[in-house]
Amino acid sequence: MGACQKDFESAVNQVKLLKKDPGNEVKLKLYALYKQATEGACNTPKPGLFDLINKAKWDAWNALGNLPKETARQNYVDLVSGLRSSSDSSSQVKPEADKKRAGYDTLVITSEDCITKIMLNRPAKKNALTTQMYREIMLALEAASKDDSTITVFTGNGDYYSSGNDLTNFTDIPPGGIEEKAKNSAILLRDFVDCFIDFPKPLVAVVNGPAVGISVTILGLFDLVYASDRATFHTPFSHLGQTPEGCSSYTFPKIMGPAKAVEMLIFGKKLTAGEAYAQGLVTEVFPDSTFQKEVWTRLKAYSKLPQNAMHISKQIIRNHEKEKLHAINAEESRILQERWLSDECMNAVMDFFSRKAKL
Ligand SMILES: CCCCC/C=C/C(=O)SCCNC(=O)CCNC(=O)[C@H](O)C(C)(C)COP(=O)(O)OP(=O)(O)OC[C@H]1O[C@@H](n2cnc3c(N)ncnc32)[C@H](O)[C@@H]1OP(=O)(O)O
Repeated sequence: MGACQKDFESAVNQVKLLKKDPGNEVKLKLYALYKQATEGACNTPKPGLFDLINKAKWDAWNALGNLPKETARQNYVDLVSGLRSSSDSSSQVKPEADKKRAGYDTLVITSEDCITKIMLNRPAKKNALTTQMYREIMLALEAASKDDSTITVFTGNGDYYSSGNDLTNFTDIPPGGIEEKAKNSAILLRDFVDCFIDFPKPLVAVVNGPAVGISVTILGLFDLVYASDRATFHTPFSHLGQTPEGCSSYTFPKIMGPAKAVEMLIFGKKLTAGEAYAQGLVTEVFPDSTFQKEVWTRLKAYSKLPQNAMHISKQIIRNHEKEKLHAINAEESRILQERWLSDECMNAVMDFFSRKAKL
């Protein structure tokens, strides 16, 4: 069976995460297959003799002749899968003694007491989510879904849980321009949120401090949300010229009722932990001074419950609306792709950077 568009898009994202540089020859192959899969046979004029890099790329693409798009897509997926397994097997020699998982630059992942903890680890930037971080989180969730833990926990290192999307993501524009950037970001967003929708085990957020943007919206897809009384919950989408994501356009009205969801998602009302608890977004609030101790004692007890029963219960609860959530995620991502190209959004991002520049 040929690779579907989703396999292809996921392979495109995986390439950026390869731990080892695959070398120029393989990179040219990847480039050529990508172009063939997305645009078909080479259709651009041959670059000049001295434009060495672009000529090598053109030659690689042109050499694929009339290879059908679907075959190119499949070959791309196969090539990436081969690259991934060789880079995985080269990292298997690492000693297992340390429970901290290697291979993540932006996360700290540990497993203890049948709990896998995924900690966002950019405290100096308030755990703002970079493109690399979204990708590492997806990989971490995939690994956690298959490891022998019973529950998976998300938390933040430092004084913030997360300040949401790293606004510098908007400044890294690819050769295809802002349209390509918006398209890639929408694919990344959809894939990222899909991982939360499909995650098979109980997923717990330990919200250690303020949470902004997407780190708030995806809470609607978690099974438990424990918050320190220092935490706040803020979704300033209109201020940023943006619209809700993480399925919050559906989960928030369902959790807190339409009136309260509108206050957050359209008017950007920031909630205290107590307010978020009163509105059903948070399961329980703890005093900051005893937060870690109380939460981890509770989670350790939960993690000893029979694993299969917990996982099957989660599936029953989630399966009722999985399809709906995927459709909502796709729609929210599509709408955001347009918003990111709007003057409102671009001006808001520029405002953030000019405010920083004035400090
Ligand atoms: C591809 C998928 C896209 C999904 C769509 C997602 C949408 C969202 O998540 S929308 C929400 C986006 N987030 C924000 O708008 C927050 C922006 N940040 C702030 O407003 C503030 O930084 C703060 C309120 C979070 C914290 O303020 P403060 O306590 O005054 O701390 P600093 O501003 O000095 O922050 C320290 C350091 O961290 C940098 N930083 C913090 N958050 C972000 C961010 N979201 N993006 C980029 N950079 C961030 C901040 O600039 C400071 O950096 P330095 O000046 O270099 O120290």
